[in-house]
Amino acid sequence: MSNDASNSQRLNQSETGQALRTSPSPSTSSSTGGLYVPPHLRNAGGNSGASSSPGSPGGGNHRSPSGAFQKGGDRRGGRGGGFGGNPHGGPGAGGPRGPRNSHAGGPHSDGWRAGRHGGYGGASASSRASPDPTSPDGMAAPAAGNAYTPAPRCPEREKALFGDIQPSGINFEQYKEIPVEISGSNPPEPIESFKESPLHDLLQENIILSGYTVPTPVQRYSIPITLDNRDLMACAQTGSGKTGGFLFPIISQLMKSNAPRRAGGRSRNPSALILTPTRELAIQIHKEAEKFTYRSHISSIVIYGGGGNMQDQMLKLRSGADIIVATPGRLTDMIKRDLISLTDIQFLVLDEADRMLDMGFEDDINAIVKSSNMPPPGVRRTLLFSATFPELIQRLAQEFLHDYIFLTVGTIGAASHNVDQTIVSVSDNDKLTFLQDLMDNFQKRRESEGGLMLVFVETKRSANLLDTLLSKAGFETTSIHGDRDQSEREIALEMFRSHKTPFLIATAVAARGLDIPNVTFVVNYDMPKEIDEYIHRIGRTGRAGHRGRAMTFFSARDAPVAPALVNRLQLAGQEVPEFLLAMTRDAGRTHRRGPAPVRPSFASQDFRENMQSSGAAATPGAGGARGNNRGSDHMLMMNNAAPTPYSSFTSNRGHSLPSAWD
Ligand SMILES: Nc1ncnc2c1ncn2[C@@H]1O[C@H](COP(=O)(O)OP(=O)(O)OP(=O)(O)O)[C@@H](O)[C@H]1O
Repeated sequence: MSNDASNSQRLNQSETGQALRTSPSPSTSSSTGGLYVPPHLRNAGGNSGASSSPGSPGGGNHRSPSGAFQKGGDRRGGRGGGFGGNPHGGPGAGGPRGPRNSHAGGPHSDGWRAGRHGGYGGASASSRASPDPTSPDGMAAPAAGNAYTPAPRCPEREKALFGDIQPSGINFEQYKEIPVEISGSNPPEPIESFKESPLHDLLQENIILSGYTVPTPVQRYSIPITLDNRDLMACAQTGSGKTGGFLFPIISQLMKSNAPRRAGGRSRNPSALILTPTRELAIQIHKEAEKFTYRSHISSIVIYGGGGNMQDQMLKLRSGADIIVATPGRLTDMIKRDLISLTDIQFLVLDEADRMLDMGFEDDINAIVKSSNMPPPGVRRTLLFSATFPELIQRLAQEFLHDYIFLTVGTIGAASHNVDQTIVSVSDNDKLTFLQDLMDNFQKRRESEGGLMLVFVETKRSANLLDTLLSKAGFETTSIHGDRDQSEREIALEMFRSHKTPFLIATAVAARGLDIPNVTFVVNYDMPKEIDEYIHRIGRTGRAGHRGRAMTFFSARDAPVAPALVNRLQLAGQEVPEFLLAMTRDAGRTHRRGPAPVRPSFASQDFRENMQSSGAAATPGAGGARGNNRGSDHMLMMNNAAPTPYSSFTSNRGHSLPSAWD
């Protein structure tokens, strides 16, 4: 059985599921199967309710799909290589690590690191300097462990960093019902609360200032895993706190270990490198890092391409930083110019990891991670995070990881349960008028309810065109896409974020990671060609326990992605419109006569399990050779329950696992 099939079976047949699935809103349960009626046909033939609200388009004739499935290809090509020439030598198969569960200070027991910094958390008080006047916060001097003298509080800076705190949504509590699965050897216990966790005291203070009271599920697990010096591949739904999931343990470790950098004597070598696919996401993560490092000696800088910020970034790099958040292209450039050395990297994070390992970034990522002087897997910690992890990408990731834990919160690649999804059949000719109707309605409701609307299109040209047409029609819109220069992109985002222009037209640059409070409605003016892109786009709403709505205009051209979309709607317990089911059936019939449709590259689990059950090595020459698969355990646990060995669930797998989506 394919992964897709087993997944939907797992969800459909679940008897013990939690009540997390939100029933479709009245607006999503159109008895007309989600068909769109253009304005000029409305009110004809008694079809009075058509499109009276954004969520309730109705009426119209069924349009039959056209177009055959496209054939996909294996994008791997000549990968491989390894770490030859790396000054740090090979990773060693299962080399020594610090003791398990030694969270407080988490001694990094490989000799490579110990020789440089005297080990984590072990620096003597005498090696620490007093507050550094060059720090924006005034620098604090860490002593061993948590004994730390933070810089004094600064009301202005606090306001700038924490002034915009958004309360979490009413569904935040439900995150803890989401089932968590872990595979990999000896996973540590999850933390129950921030307070009782081994996170550094100052970080905990900053977490409180950020308004976080309890860790989200991905944070509960990722924090101890990272503090335990393990590599991690973590998959959790959009908007569920993955950023904190990697930032917290890294910052905590650096607070405990890194000596403050002194004026004039700063190292150019960062300790943590966080790579992201877009500049806006890099900026956002950097701002989060600034928040959580407040009053500490830990500094972060952001490096990204475009615009005239090169000089500024070079200057900052020369002053040194502990954490670098970067987009791959500009970072590669900086490395080539010898402005940065990765020799001391302790933590490498690929946020939106599946995108980072995808074709577009392949060369840059390889250049950074493999060809530079970065410590190899097993020496550095590598953390991969995303809401989607296709199996092919899991395989590619092997060469970056060492003996890693695979963590799944919910179902890999599933949409956030906080998003109500509606799919409407709209022909290309009718899209604009339909969108204007939606925006009209949204505008009216905004006066009482507030909210922002994000509209995704496929091309930069469409984004420009739509932005122009809609603003001519009187809507306050702005746009973000790759043809706008960086300052325009940042201004557009700020205008949207501050509600000055409540409508943002965007291409894929805004699809991943962006956390903009109060985005209540996402519209896919064009259905993306890849289903994972769909999951990320609609994930710009329904974040941190808030509810959100997403509507997708689906035309005959989108037929190839219909089966995958049906699968994801079913996974999330959403209504599947009849026209979409018909398209999927048609696709099946076409398939029997013609070429095979592209299977969505869906992984429902840690791919190492598939390999184990088929008796194959995880990855020839890479993870397998490094002994990545040492006695893999598999745990399935409700987020608030004690770990249970996976084997006791084996007979149920794919049938009655409790699921948040049921
Ligand atoms: N423990 C917490 N308590 C309350 N709010 C939180 C907590 N952790 C994160 N948040 C908030 O949740 C929102 C989403 O977090 P984040 O951006 O890290 O999600 P994500 O999982 O990385 O999403 P995406 O998949 O889109 O990248 C943010 O506004 C963040 O401030």
